[in-house]
Amino acid sequence: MTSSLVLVAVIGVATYVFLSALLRFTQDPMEPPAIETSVPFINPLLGMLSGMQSYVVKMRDKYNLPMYTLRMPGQRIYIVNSLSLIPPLQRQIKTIAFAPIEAQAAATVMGVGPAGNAIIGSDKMFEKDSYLSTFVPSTHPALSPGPGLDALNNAAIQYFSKSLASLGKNGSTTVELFSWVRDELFMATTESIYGPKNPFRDPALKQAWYDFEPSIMVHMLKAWPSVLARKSLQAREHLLIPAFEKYFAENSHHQGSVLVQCRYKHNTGHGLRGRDVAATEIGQMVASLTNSLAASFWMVYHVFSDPVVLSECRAEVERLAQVDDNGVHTVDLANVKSLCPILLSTWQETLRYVHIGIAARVVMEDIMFDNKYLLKKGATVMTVAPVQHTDASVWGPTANSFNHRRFLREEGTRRTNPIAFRSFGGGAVLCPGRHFVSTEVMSFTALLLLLFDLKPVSKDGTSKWLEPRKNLPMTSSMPTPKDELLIEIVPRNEWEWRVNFSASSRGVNIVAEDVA
Ligand code: HEM
Repeated sequence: MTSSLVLVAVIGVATYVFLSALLRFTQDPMEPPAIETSVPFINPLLGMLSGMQSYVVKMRDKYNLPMYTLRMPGQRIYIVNSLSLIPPLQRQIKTIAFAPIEAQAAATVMGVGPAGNAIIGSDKMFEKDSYLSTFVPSTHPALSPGPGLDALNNAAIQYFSKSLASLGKNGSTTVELFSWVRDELFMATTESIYGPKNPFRDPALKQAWYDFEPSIMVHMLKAWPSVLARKSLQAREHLLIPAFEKYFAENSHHQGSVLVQCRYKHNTGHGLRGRDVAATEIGQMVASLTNSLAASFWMVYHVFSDPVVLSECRAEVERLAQVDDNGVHTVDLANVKSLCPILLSTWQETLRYVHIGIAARVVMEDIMFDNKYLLKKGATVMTVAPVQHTDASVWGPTANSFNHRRFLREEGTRRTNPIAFRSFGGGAVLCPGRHFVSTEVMSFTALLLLLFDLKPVSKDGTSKWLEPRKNLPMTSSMPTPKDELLIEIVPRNEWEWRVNFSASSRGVNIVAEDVA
């Protein structure tokens, strides 16, 4: 027994000495300092596995470094804490790059085949006319302020308007809040993008999406998806991609939004064909749905669960409504963009407070970053939104609490550094869908505020809002709720409503780049 213990101790010490030496010889003193090295490689790994977002916030508070290295087996991750390092990071688009991650996602998550991957992941991906460099600009006619964006938002709002009107006709309805909000947003978003031939009108296909989505990370890491993500893989290969193939083969996109038409033109213009065009839609669905569905749930939760937020937001949207002589109420939801500052601030605060997004980039060659840090080829650089979103030096002592008025421009208050709001990324990788989703979610919330009261249904009959715990997936910027929330949706009155969305060609000023 004693000799076994001695053997274990010797192995332990030898391993420790080996790992320490390995770290010492492979970590250049010019790199951002390596932290958590008391058991090299293992401590950071365990920390990351315990919950990456909370771990990096803890590391920020413990070491207070602008940037540091986490060394893990086979992995070097540089974490950026300091806001001042974000602009230079965003400028290094070729040396600290996003494109290789997108190319990998096309092959692994979307299931694009070899011919398509040769185009998307080509050696020329950084050239200015490559598939990846031109993808986001190709969607500007649909997602930047203008008629294409107005039409997209109008279609989503008309979906909500019909769906909520028919819900109101049934009197009170009890729903599980996340499932219900998720379905409303899912259908409104896919209807607005794909038009009258939206393949997701088939409930089996919608279910296929929900079967596919939870295993995105398994696909991305190529972690044996045929075994570990079997259901997800089958949903993608046998239902989702074939449905999109049929949609494009039947030219259904001609009746869809400018967005789906831009995407089709971009794909085919770069030489993608048939199944590969269909597979890229999987990536677009991930981008446009995963964060939006969860974000809209948290928005509804934060607006309705706090009586002060509820009454202030409701008062604002009620001011948008007009009543004619016949008692018909009309609301133009285009006005949520400019006439509802508290609702907008609540949306921004929801995104700040709840966001768990990780922006990852690949170091393409050894470089000196910001004239200070050596970054090694092959390493990953990460900014993790909760680090910047809970930075007390930016947001003040209330950084960790929800303040729906935080983003209001009030006289006498200091303007926060807009770079600190990471919810839609920034620089070259700025979310092009931010105007669409912001108008969509604010309009949905505004309609709910006008039409319904939301009352929690608890088993003990107390009708108290309880904040659900959060699942923190690594592939989404917004957590999903871990706990179910039963809610009674109660119509506020029997008024007849007309819901309009007038063309304004305006966006929502939400990130630094919009207000600059
Ligand atoms: C609340 C909802 C959303 C959130 C929180 C969100 C957040 C983000 C973030 C943080 C990024 C940057 C990722 C990075 O830096 O690695 C991003 C990129 C992107 N988002 Fe969104 N997004 C949302 C909705 C949408 C919608 C509705 C669309 C499309 C209609 C969309 C399309 C995209 C695309 C295509 C990119 C990649 C941009 C590029 O390659 O340069 N997103 N989004």
